[in-house]
Amino acid sequence: MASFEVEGGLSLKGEIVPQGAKNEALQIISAVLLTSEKVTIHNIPDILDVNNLIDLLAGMGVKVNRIDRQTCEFQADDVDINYLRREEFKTKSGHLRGSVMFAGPMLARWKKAFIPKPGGDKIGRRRLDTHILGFEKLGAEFTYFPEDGFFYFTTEGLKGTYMLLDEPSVTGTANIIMAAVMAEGTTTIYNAACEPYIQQLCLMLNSMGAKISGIASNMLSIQGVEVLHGTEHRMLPDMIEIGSFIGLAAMTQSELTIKDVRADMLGVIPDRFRQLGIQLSITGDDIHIPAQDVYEIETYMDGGVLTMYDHPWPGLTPDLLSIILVVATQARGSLLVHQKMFESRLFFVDKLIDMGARIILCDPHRATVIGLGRHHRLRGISMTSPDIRAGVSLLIAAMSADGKSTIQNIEQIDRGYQNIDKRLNALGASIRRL
Ligand SMILES: CC(=O)N[C@H]1[C@@H](OP(=O)(O)OP(=O)(O)OC[C@H]2O[C@@H](n3ccc(=O)[nH]c3=O)[C@H](O)[C@@H]2O)O[C@H](CO)[C@@H](O)[C@@H]1O
Ligand SMILES: C=C(OP(=O)(O)O)C(=O)O
Repeated sequence: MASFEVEGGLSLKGEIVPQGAKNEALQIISAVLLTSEKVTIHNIPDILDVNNLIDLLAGMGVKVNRIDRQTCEFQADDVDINYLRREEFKTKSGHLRGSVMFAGPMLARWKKAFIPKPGGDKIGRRRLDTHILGFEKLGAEFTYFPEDGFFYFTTEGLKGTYMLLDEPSVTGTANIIMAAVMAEGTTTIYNAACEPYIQQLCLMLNSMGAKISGIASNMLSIQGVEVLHGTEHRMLPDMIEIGSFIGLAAMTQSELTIKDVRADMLGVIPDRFRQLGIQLSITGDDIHIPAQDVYEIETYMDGGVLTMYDHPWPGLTPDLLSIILVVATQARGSLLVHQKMFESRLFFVDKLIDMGARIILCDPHRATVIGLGRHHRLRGISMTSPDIRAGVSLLIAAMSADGKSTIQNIEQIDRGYQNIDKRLNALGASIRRL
């Protein structure tokens, strides 16, 4: 298990370019299975989850030509789908969430699919019902093998239909879209997720010949086509990384410019950080955060304590709540963080409390932060990263703290943040990989 040793109390200065979006990459790379022609993808993040997904495709016989670390050509013209029944696939796919999204393309192209027990963050119950109910509506049948949590789907041919999703699941919506693009007739998906990841997937599929309308809304209409073709696609910058850098700048009193953020695709993210009192200015596609000694959390208009809660897009993504929580610990004022979607994502606050933060964990979903207003600095400690976003939040806390901290289990951070230690050290941080 690798660790980071972090020297706290240093301010950073300079420019940073966000990586390509992890959660978009997992969808887009799964979609290469939908055509036998070549698909070229740009701005791929060089992170564990994505590299593992690419390895799984290579294991199935997809031709993978890595032009450089960010650009890759894929061609799924000779695929061994039985690879997905093998132990090797089951073990490897257990390391990431994205592998569930092979199922939609497989059903569309080969009329059978497998979903192994997926990996990803252990942040609470992560059900797959939306995926499975959607496939059933399209005409697939499944067998579940409880001994290893494996689903096996078959179909005589998917048929377009109307469906109202039981919840706007991000990976579920992506999976159903990919299944429906080559189904017979028209599929309408209501209560669809519409995160930028999904919008990008739909745009890429349309450029391959799919007929999807309603993109960016929660009602998608998909007219099935017989075949999809090759294409080129560029990933958006990772909005969660962008949010993490905004929080990092505020906590460490750093002056940072985050370059090429695609500001039009960030939704409420900049405003949520502004509500924490963080000054940021957006010029074109760059976000500038000045070094700030003090930032003060807003209250509601009637003076009530501000609440930040997650919500499907265009609400605030749950993936930024841990970062928002950590940033609030050094603000002036109070914040209630309400993590509605996941029930195990706030437990990492015990480490922040050990560092000297004032936080009340009200229940598994809610934590109240009483900002220290920089009157007391956090102190460095030794801790373990429980999940990807808590991991980065602890890294930010450690960078702002007095003294040295050690963060174990940084594989969790490497799942989603590309060379984070090197990139932050280039701006003045002191993070050593042990
Ligand atoms: C690889 C990938 O893309 N992972 C993202 C994806 O995971 P993923 O697609 O697995 O998450 P889902 O969108 O399915 O939902 C996550 C959890 O939230 C619950 N839920 C969902 C919708 C809702 O309106 N109410 C609700 O309570 C679900 O029951 C589920 O337990 O979306 C999550 C929610 O944005 C993000 O945290 C993950 O980073
Ligand atoms: C929860 C996350 O990832 P995953 O769904 O891959 O576990 C995340 O990106 O914050």
